[in-house]
Amino acid sequence: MAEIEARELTAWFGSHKVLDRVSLTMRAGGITALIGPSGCGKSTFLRILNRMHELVPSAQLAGEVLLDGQDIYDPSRRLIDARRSIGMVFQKPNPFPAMSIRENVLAGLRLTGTKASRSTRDDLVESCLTKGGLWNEVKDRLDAPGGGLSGGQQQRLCIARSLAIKPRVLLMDEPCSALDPTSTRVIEETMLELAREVTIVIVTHNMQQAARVSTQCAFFLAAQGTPGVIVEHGDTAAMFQSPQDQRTLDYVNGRFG
Ligand SMILES: Nc1ncnc2c1ncn2[C@@H]1O[C@H](COP(=O)(O)OP(=O)(O)OP(=O)(O)O)[C@@H](O)[C@H]1O
Repeated sequence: MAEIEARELTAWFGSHKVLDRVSLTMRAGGITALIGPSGCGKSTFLRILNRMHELVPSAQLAGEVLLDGQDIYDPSRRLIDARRSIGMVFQKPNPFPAMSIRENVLAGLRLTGTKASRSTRDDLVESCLTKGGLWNEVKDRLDAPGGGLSGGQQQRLCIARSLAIKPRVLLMDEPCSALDPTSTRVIEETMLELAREVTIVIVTHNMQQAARVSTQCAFFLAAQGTPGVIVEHGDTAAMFQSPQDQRTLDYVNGRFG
């Protein structure tokens, strides 16, 4: 479990500045929800936290991201180390459809070149699927293809896959937006369990979800024609019950966005 801290992050796509000097500390062992209207830079911010922003050819960045005090963008640090420590789950479940459930969970080991014995791999498959809240549903069909699972099960498989390389931080970009309410509830329960051992940062448009699962919230906003900034951040209960800024109050009560 690690603290992750964004310091003065400014991001561009070409000449379009989309974030302006955004700073936020995401506490170890907590669940931080990033909320705000569409287009204010939440996903960009999240992707900066594990060096995915730089995959876009026109993307530029200024500022620092500290993982337990160490800048993941420091030139002496390898990209693979950042990706290994900071996992990501996307909006649309993206298991390898033809690969078995077992192989999906183990896929990250291959990518990172980690060697493990058969029994270690079996233990890892069971523990990751258990943590992902999927073990009981799939334990008798681990060799069936990942693509044969329901959408909610696929998303939990993706969570299990990201856990297999033992990340210290898990980033989740609207992980439930493609799921039904029951699957959403199961994923939320899974997140609350996972927060005991991994720091979670989640982008969500669902205010009830932010209120249910997060320990702290950051409210992003981009006024017309200006880059995104954090208007307010703090403990979730305070953000929902007594925010300091009128815009936060209006947003969390569904009055805009
Ligand atoms: N690959 C890209 N190339 C160019 N511009 C981009 C790219 N990705 C995002 N943007 C722009 O950056 C700004 C912030 O987008 P971002 O997706 O981070 O916002 P968001 O708050 O996550 O939105 P949403 O809630 O709709 O997902 C937007 O103006 C968007 O058009």
